[in-house]
Amino acid sequence: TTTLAFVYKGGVVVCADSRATGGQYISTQECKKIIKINDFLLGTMAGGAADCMYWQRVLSKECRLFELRNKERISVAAASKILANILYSYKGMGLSLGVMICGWDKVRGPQIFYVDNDGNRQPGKLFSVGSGSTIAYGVLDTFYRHDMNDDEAYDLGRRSIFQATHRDCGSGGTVRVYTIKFKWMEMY
Ligand SMILES: CC1=C(C(=O)N[C@H](C)C(=O)N[C@@H](Cc2c[nH]c3ccccc23)C(=O)N[C@@H](Cc2ccccc2)C(=O)[C@H](C)CO)Cc2ccccc21
Repeated sequence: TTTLAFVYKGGVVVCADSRATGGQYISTQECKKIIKINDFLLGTMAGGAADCMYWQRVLSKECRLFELRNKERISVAAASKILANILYSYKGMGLSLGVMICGWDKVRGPQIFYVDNDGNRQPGKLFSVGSGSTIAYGVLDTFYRHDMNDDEAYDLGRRSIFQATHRDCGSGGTVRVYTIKFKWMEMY
């Protein structure tokens, strides 16, 4: 898997490949590794597919409960903290997830948090997670600029995943590109 997300002046770009593997077997080339947690939050998935899909669905439910109880949208920081706390409570029990919670809130605007099965939770402007992340970083670190325009940002994300699908046997299929602009997101 290769997933990436970065903040730039126009918002957040989130990209991923679509390959799932079982050992050396390619089990599918069409899976979705970027999911909508709600209309303002995206989650990326790397690691155990079932772990990623199950716990991000639990997170989506918790975010909705937060909205109903507090009558306001959950912040990116709080949503990522819920997931980090859940994963920490299972530390050492064999979960395998490396995810990014990406979104936009009124507190700090566009944000990305990296969360993993060790209970790590790290805010950042740019991350790549998965077996192809070293290749994606090679492209991202070379060409990333905060003041890119939208098309440059989408092309950078797309090209970073593409190069990873070319060289990493754990990555392949199609390149999916999402963007979060202001308070809403669209599949670009
Ligand atoms: C056939 C299939 C899936 C499948 O093959 N699942 C296997 C068991 C799986 O979990 N594969 C992992 C790799 C893996 C196998 N066993 C593990 C035990 C522990 C940790 C990881 C693994 C994977 O592809 N993960 C993707 C991430 C992913 C894939 C699909 C959905 C969500 C996340 C990824 O990270 C790279 C391709 C591998 O480095 C997942 C899926 C989702 C939707 C539709 C079909 C499928």
